[in-house]
Amino acid sequence: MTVPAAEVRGLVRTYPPSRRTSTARTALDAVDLTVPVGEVHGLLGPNGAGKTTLCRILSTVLLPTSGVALVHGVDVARHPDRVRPMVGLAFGGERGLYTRLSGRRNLRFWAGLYRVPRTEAKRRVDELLERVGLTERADDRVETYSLGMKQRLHVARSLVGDPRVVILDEPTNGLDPVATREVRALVHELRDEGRTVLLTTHDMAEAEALCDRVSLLDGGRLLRTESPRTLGGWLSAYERIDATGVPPQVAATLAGVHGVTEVERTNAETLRVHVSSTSATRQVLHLLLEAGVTSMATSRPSLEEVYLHLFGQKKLRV
Ligand SMILES: Nc1ncnc2c1ncn2[C@@H]1O[C@H](COP(=O)(O)OP(=O)(O)OP(=O)(O)O)[C@@H](O)[C@H]1O
Repeated sequence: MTVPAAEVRGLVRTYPPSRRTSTARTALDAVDLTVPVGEVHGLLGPNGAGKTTLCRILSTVLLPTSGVALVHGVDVARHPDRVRPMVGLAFGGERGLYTRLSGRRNLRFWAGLYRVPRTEAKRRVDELLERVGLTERADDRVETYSLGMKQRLHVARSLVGDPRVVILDEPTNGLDPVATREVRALVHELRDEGRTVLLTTHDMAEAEALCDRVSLLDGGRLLRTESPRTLGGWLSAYERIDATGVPPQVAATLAGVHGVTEVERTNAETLRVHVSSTSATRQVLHLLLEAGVTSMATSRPSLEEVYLHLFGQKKLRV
């Protein structure tokens, strides 16, 4: 069997209490995950799910508390020096960029850290600048770059060591549609080159556009790994129907409809019905019309609400 690009078994990471948090936090709770070579794998989850922690462990920035994390079969905790050259990590925003230096100087600096020989570094940095469309602005200070340019520089930085595994933490967060498209095109290129890409996102559309498979994380637990198509199918079936002036007996009938996951009053007049299938939506709308209710609207819940509902026993947040 071929060795996976990333493999995680029973991975636990606990953060001890700090000045910010009075109790210890379990950021990863017995996570198992296998990412085959060449896959674009999405880590999808709400804030605090543990996505960044997993990326940091796989890129040797952070040690696991227990369990095993392997990159191309090499243990990140035992042999970080062997793992490091195989992994390129890109965080979003300004983290990790020297904003008073130019893009070119940033990349040369990183090439030095990766011990790329000088002449090779010059060539590689020029190539990467060209590749991410920054050649013309290469000698300007990074602080003058737009968010999209900084993001592309991050991707370039992650590639300086010619890694087999590229880890991108929220690569398109805060970008406008044009910049988003550029970064996504870069991710496709990385896959076409045979690299493995692990990326984190809050955004299902992003996961669908980029990933071969997606893992849902919540509260440090890996809930499920699926193709984005399967996930998209689940998500599109979820809907909320807000209706005003619903008689109490009709509300009770709605609660009994197969596929209705919750019925709640959001205020004195409005009833919110959560459904998890398109046939349930049709039936609820039909029952409301039959009861003479004319004021109703449907909307999509947030991704977070949906996967809490899909996997967690927690209540939907509205
Ligand atoms: N340095 C730290 N010290 C203490 N707790 C931390 C630290 N870093 C993360 N945590 C906690 O660990 C949990 C997981 O955080 P992590 O940043 O991995 O999640 P995330 O899914 O990447 O979230 P986000 O989407 O907000 O970046 C959270 O409860 C967070 O508060």
